[in-house]
Amino acid sequence: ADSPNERINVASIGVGGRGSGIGRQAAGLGNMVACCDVDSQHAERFAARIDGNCATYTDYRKLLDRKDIDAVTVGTPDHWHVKISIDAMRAGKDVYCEKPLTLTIDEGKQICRVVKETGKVFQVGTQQRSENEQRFLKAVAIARSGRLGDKLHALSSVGEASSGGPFNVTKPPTNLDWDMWQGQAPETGYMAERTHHNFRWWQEYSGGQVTDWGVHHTDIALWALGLDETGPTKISGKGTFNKQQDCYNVAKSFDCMMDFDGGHQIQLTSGGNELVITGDQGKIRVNRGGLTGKPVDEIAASAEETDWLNDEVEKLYRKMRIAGHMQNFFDCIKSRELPISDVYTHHRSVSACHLANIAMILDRELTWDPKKEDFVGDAEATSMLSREQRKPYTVDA
Ligand SMILES: NC(=O)C1=CN([C@@H]2O[C@H](COP(=O)(O)OP(=O)(O)OC[C@H]3O[C@@H](n4cnc5c(N)ncnc54)[C@H](OP(=O)(O)O)[C@@H]3O)[C@@H](O)[C@H]2O)C=CC1
Ligand SMILES: O=C1CO[C@H](CO)[C@@H](O)[C@@H]1O
Repeated sequence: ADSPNERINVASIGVGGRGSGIGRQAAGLGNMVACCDVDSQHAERFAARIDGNCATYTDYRKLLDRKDIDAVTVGTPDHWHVKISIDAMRAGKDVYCEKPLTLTIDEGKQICRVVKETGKVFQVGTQQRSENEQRFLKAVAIARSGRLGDKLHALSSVGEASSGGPFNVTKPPTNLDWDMWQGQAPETGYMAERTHHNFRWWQEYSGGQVTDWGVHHTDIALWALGLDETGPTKISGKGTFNKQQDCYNVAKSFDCMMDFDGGHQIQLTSGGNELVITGDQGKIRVNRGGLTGKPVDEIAASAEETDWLNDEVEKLYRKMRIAGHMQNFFDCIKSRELPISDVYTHHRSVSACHLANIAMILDRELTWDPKKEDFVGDAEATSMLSREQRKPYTVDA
């Protein structure tokens, strides 16, 4: 391990649930010198658990002004990911940002441009690419080998979203900067149920389970099917939405189908939590708890095939050391390589989830041109590639 003097200086922005988890991982690999949260109590709680001097901020722009910070983690709600990440890269920092990276498809195009423009190292927090005993990497390798068949169907299944409301507007707590919390989102009265983990049940800040958990399995599905640099051509789906005022309003249950050139399909549905990949030659099932299926058993029974699978995993990980998702970020900061969950493939993964939401909201089949990254002949759908953003929190790139 590097000595404190050789370690880079890191800072964490958004230190609630997951943000404090990735912040602590980063603190184990670098010198954690600052943190920021619009809820000052969250920032103080995080800083108190760090050895040494971790300064606290409630405005991330002040933290980014510091020249001694080399890299940041971003664990805010989704509607802040792109703005903070772009500002951080332009301030010269490498970035590890949580998934789902974007709120809209246009934000994805913007952040890809800025990663290219600045040459910064950018890791997205889709840790299934690195962790869980490489089960997902093995599933990807098996699917990509052709062993399951040529035309594959991936069922990306995640839990339903929470329902609740109507909720009441109250006074924001004094430890919270509510204006900053809302950022680009439409201004509204404070409701405790919009904050502290629950942002993910509101379309204003998130795509619900479709993007929150959906992007984890859909990311692996696209990789497994060799579609991680493209997108579907047809998208259709049904979702149940609560349209009442002041209620959680993301799709509670959903079932969407995405068709790709070449005959592959990805189905994104609410139900259990697993990715099932099926072809005419076989079927495998993977989630964080296991990788199962006849092809998996056959490989495990053969030393030669087991070696083959381990080699394929190494190649998929581009021969980088596999030692955790945050470690991969730190390794890439040194080597300047593309991290394993790079911005370009993640943009495609989260775009697929956004497309599923748009098809459900419009309640019709959509035709998508994955090269142009636009709908074909559908101005209403095209208008949903971006959102109006509240000033001064607009994303400019
Ligand atoms: N990869 C993974 O396994 C996981 C990833 N995630 C991702 O992490 C992100 C955070 O989720 P989660 O931890 O559940 O949410 P939390 O609400 O627990 O944490 C978000 C924190 O960010 C704060 N915040 C909001 N806006 C800003 C801002 N502009 N600047 C600084 N801080 C801000 C929030 O304040 P307040 O508390 O007042 O809302 C809160 O403290 C999400 O994008 C989620 O998808 C989450 C879980 C696991
Ligand atoms: O992996 C995950 C675990 O669950 C969280 C929801 O509570 C998700 O946000 C997250 O991506």
